Amino acid sequence: MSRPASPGAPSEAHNVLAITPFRRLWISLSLSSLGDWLSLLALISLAVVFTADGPHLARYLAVAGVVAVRLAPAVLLSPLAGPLADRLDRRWTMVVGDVLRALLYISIPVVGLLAPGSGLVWLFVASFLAEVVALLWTPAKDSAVPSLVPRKLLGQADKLVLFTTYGTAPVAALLFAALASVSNLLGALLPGMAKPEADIALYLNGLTFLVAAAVAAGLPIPSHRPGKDDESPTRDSRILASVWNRPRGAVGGPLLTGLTLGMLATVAAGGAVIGAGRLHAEALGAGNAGFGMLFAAVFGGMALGVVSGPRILKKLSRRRMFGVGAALAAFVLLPAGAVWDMVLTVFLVLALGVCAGVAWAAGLAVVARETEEEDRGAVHAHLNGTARLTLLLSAVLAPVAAGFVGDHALPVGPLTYDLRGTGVVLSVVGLLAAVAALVAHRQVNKGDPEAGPGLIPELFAALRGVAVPVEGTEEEKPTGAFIVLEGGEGAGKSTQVRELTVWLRDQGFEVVSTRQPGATKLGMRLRALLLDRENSHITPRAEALLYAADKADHVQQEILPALRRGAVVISDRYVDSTLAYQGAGRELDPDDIRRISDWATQGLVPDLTVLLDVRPEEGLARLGGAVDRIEAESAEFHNRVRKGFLDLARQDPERYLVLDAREPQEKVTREIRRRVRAFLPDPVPSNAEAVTGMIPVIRNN
Ligand SMILES: Nc1ncnc2c1ncn2[C@@H]1O[C@H](COP(=O)(O)OP(=O)(O)OP(=O)(O)O)[C@@H](O)[C@H]1O
Ligand SMILES: Cc1cn([C@H]2C[C@H](O)[C@@H](COP(=O)(O)O)O2)c(=O)[nH]c1=O
Repeated sequence: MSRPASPGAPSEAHNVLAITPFRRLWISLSLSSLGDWLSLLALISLAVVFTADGPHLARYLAVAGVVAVRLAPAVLLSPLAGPLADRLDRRWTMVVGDVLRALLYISIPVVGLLAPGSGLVWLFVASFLAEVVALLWTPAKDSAVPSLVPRKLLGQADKLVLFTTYGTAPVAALLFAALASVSNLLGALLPGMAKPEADIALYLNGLTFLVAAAVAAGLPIPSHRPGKDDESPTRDSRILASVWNRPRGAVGGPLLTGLTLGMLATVAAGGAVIGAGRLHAEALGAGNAGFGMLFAAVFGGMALGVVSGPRILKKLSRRRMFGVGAALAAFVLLPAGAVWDMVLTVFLVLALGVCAGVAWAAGLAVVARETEEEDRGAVHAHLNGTARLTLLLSAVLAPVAAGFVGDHALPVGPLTYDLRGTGVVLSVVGLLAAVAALVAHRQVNKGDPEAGPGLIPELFAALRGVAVPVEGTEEEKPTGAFIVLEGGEGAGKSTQVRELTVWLRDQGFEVVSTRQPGATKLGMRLRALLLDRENSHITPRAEALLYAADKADHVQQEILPALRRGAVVISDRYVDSTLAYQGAGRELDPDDIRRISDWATQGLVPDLTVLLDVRPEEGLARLGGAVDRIEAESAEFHNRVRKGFLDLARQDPERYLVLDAREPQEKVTREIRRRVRAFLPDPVPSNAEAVTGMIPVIRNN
């Protein structure tokens, strides 16, 4: 049932993008990220062109040099740049930085055109200078975000910036591949360009920086440096320090070692493709278009994995998901380096990206779930720093190693196998990364609280979308059906629970109708405590835990025994109420709420959740009598709760039936019956009375 929100998910993004200055900054950052990725592809491609007539090794070293010049300054020099950047005016640092970078990138193709002999040297010098400027620009950007966004939306804003920083990579790669595929046409239209797609990409990059400069000039960014607490966690400084400083705290030990090793393995695999990709694509006869496709496959695959992995494998333990994702990402690089077909290589690299994305999403979920809030920043910084350093080393060393290995024709019986340096390096990196990932898998799975009977059955169960039972034996498996009615105050839940109970009993089923909170002895006391208006002192976290305590008691004592008997359990409210009221309403972290609710309910998820949707003021108006502590909350609170329910339903349309609760009561009842009938034995047996308590159907686990 629990599902972490994907970074920068649209529903989250919506709030923060409503802030006009942030929206403008975000658009300009997106444009310059797109341009930046385009220029990385273009520079690698130009380095190959400028060394085309030189010795074999020179091409490999030139590619490694471009990657080093682009990635190394941020990793190695950021501690020096940070203090200097802090003394400069933020807004003007951004504006001047953008203009300077625009001029530097545009100058690369211009020098290549006017003085071809100096093209390669200037490419290195200009790229290095642009990266140094970026070192001063980045802290200014990092501190611009907190000054444009209220504190409580800062997390969303940072996620969105991060999402765009990497999300633009596949778009840039596809654009580059498209430009490369019409290279001949561009060459005819624009004679004199060294490589038209690369030159155009660099001009485009220059243009995006000029637009970004114009936007930054109009932003209300204060010149002062924000306080330490206001700093965005995306801040880049102290990358190296964060790698060596292993965070202490709850996530230490084998788990942190496993997470670090697994991330290292996935990044090394992806980095090798980025570094060796251009020359490998050329060896496969695909040139720049092929390189663009490989680049798009790595990053597009990652985005796909991050978004879809946790959804498809939602029942799998996040630690298992991390280990399996990292291991598969590394393993597929082995054949990717060995096959001599561009299309197959792109598919294998796409698989690498997807598995790496799944591993990253799972790894971040593990960190979110298993670290204390105060340790989380240090853990993220450590993993992020390790990833950046590994990416740099892998992407730089891969082409150098490929150059030294060289290309060879190996006789295999009557045939010859073309052994290319890039292919050998990709396969070897795949092998080493796979070993690291297997060690990581063992480490992260030590003491996994969500571990089930074993990886293979858990994986199959997760692919079928069912949970593997953690507690209980085969005989104890619930065989009944679990239906929940959810919605805001006065939506008509109790009315519909009554209607459905009577109808199902008429069909001969054993029905247990119940509610949360307050179905057990303890629950009744908790309900009284929670709803008493005198108890205005209850803090949000305590409130969430009290609701969770009610659930733990209720599930253990009433719901599970009834489901094991084969009864239909109909509950007025369940976990989604906690997600909507305490998560959305009280604005507590939804991942925390899911975690405690999952634990309290032993992971029991309803077969069907009917959401009765009504505007809070209409629902509340239906209720007579005095209002309780929760009903008395503000209109904003109830609106957040309603939106929380609707978001949950949108994320899991198969489990949810959303009905307009303003419709006449009889119509709502009919709609619910129609949906419930769909998962009862059809036709309802004529001897239904006799089969009371045995619904063979309904549970799929
Ligand atoms: N579809 C409907 N249209 C109009 N009134 C309705 C509808 N369904 C129920 N009602 C009326 O609204 C009132 C509240 O209904 P009900 O107690 O079922 O809501 P609830 O969602 O269980 O409320 P609570 O938030 O207190 O749990 C009752 O008077 C009921 O008769
Ligand atoms: C289960 C659950 C409930 N609530 C809130 C929602 C309501 O305001 C009350 C329950 O009363 P009602 O009879 O359903 O009106 O408690 C909550 O905040 N969190 C929960 O998990």
